[in-house]
Amino acid sequence: MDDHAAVTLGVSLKLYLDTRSTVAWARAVGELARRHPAVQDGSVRLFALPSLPALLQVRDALDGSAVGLGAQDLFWEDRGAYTGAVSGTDLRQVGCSYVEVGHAERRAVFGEDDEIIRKKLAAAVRNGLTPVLCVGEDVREAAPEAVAQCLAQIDAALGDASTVVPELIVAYEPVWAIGAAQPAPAEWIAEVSAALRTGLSADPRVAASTLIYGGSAQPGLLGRLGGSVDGLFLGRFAHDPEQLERVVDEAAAMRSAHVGERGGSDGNDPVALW
Ligand SMILES: O=C[C@H](O)COP(=O)(O)O
Repeated sequence: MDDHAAVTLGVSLKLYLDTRSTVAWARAVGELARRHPAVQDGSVRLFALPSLPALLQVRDALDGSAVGLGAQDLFWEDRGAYTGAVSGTDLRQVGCSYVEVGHAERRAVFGEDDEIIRKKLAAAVRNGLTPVLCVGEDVREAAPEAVAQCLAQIDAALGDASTVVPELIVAYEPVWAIGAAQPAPAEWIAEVSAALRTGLSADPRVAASTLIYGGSAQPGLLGRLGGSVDGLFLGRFAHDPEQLERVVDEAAAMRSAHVGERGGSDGNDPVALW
């Protein structure tokens, strides 16, 4: 099955869980993925981004589960005198397929700007990692302004990309909805996502894109989004594997409903699901 036709669910654990809890979480997620038909047949694509010290243990816990592995950050150079840095080359070597770039917390806490994000995105692509590029407006204002800010962030991150990005996952994360009690309203997500989708599909620097929503995403949200996004980027509300399983179930139901609407297609559609 073409990945682009799947519902995509990513989870970043940020720095919330210690290593022991992270590994226990990964074992539970691996178990749920191994027994979940939608994960096993590829109609739901699930990936996890643990903190770096737990990466290898999480990889082993997820072995054979079809859950993808990734990191929450990388450095823009691959080798050299860069104390404390983590390279995309090494992430790839230890089994990562994904890497997050440009999260609002990296911008706010670590001072990352558009230029740093551009270099990190290039490093991800250079090393065969699928970038999960986070974009989002700082404050809630009118939707056209939010769209403009997000598209500017995408444009800056892609820069003068000399090679086409094979697959870009864009996580639309309004900063005001991160770490909140509730996600952004469904109508808001749909309005902004539609404009982002238009911009991405017209961008020759991107061969294929997947648009997911993040910011207090939780069980119940996917059903309210009516297919306006290709999936979710989850944080706190995926810490409980049972809650995550509810979201996987909802993603599977959406996928089935969509295939049904299309008259029983096998889902091998090269374009985005929605
Ligand atoms: O990386 C994930 C997002 O920032 C969302 O986190 P959150 O669901 O805990 O708000």
